[in-house]
Amino acid sequence: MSLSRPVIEIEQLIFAWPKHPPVLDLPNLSIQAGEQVFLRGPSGIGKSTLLNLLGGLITPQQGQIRLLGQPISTWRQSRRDRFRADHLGILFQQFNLLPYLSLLENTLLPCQFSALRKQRALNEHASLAASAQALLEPLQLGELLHTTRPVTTLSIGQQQRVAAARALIGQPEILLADEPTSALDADTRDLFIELLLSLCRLHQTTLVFVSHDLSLSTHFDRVLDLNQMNRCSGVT
Ligand SMILES: Nc1ncnc2c1ncn2[C@@H]1O[C@H](COP(=O)(O)OP(=O)(O)OP(=O)(O)O)[C@@H](O)[C@H]1O
Repeated sequence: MSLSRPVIEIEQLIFAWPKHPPVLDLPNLSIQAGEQVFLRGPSGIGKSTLLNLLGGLITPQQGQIRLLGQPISTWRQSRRDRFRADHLGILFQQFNLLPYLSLLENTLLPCQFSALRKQRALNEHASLAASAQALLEPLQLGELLHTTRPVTTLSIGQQQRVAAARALIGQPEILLADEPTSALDADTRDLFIELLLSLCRLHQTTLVFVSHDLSLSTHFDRVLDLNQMNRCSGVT
């Protein structure tokens, strides 16, 4: 994948939550394949809203979002859901691990919803378990691969890394991360960031990472300040 190919494109986007004035008014923005972008801005400026738009969970009233060259913001919901399952990894502050599934089953969940991701996982490895292992080992969870312990009994840092492995299984082209380190202590957080960024680099995954913690921004290729980009006055 070439670094000069735009993977995320925004054109003259305006978004308002129902019955509210616009919260986002953004000019053109282009993020290239493999870029690692840190998205900052004060509370309430619209960082999570923008990630929801990029994830196709909501659509703008004006303008367009293209992911991998596809005009996803013009599509109906079912087509956006399909695209998200195939091409996006989503990693949020709440890990959203399923307590009744094992660590391995949680990691492989996206392969249940996307034949494309399952196929990609199997293209690289002899089995889905081996594909999960290839992510869990660098995330320092290899020893727990076959654990039958409920995932909710793992430490917060371990659960966060399971959520990262689940987001990256089957090589989605784009990873959207919203405050994924906020529940981690400083040492665990730094280790997590290093592992996440190196896995994204390895697979040329385009990363948009939202955090309040500006000290993390130095790890990234580009820092976007939503307070400067957003033509709405912002905090409502
Ligand atoms: N589902 C919703 N319905 C109505 N308004 C919403 C909804 N979600 C967010 N908002 C509003 O949109 C604005 C932007 O919120 P958003 O969560 O995107 O900001 P943020 O920059 O991520 O904030 P924080 O850093 O505190 O998480 C806020 O005024 C918020 O109250």
